[in-house]
Amino acid sequence: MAIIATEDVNYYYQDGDQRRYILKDTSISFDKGKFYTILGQSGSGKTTFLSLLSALDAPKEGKILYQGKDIRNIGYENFRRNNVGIIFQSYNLIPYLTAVENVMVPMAITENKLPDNQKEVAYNLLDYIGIVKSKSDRQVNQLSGGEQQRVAIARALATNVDVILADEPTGNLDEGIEQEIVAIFKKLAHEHDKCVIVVTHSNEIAQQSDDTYILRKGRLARYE
Ligand SMILES: Nc1ncnc2c1ncn2[C@@H]1O[C@H](COP(=O)(O)OP(=O)(O)OP(=O)(O)O)[C@@H](O)[C@H]1O
Repeated sequence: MAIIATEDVNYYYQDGDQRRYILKDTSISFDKGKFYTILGQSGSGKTTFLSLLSALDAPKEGKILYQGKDIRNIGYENFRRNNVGIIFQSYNLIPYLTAVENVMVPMAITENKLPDNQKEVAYNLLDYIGIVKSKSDRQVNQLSGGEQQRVAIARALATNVDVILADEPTGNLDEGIEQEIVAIFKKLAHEHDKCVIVVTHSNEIAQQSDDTYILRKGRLARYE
């Protein structure tokens, strides 16, 4: 069974007395162990789509299913706390906390069963993502953009979720760093069985994913 799926999802913004459709009758399934990309021109609705998958917003019609259950019934807040990790283009870290403290924030909020040694787990996650201990103890506003994005990825993994969603995660980074971040996403999908869904402008990133969808005029279609 798909880990996360949309079922007959419609979404629109009201523009005066007109409806501007962003998604029409969208039914798509996403599996664990795969790295997906969503392409689409600026304004096509990629961020909106991700906000539905991450329960930051609700479809006008249709359902988002997690392990076959409507996330409305799971509860949007519960779902966000326990089932998805989100990575934003602008990192959205807490600037006056250290890297390791940022990674520990969702651990304090989730209801998922986590090991007792949370700080050690957070250091290990950061180390795995390429942040050494001396940098993990630094306030995040003293880290480079690429390092901050790694911290944001470690934070998304901190609650041991199956689904990782990322919105233009390399948009602010130069090409070399972009490649390193993409390599992390591949590894999370292929070696750690995560479902990774990345919204991007970049055809180069899309080419490296297992499946690509493109959003055009409210239709989300497979891109070959
Ligand atoms: N709250 C809102 N009310 C009305 N229209 C909105 C609202 N939020 C977004 N839109 C519009 O919906 C469309 C889709 O926006 P969205 O941010 O999802 O696109 P996107 O594909 O992520 O764009 P980009 O690549 O530029 O980030 C845009 O035309 C945007 O202006």
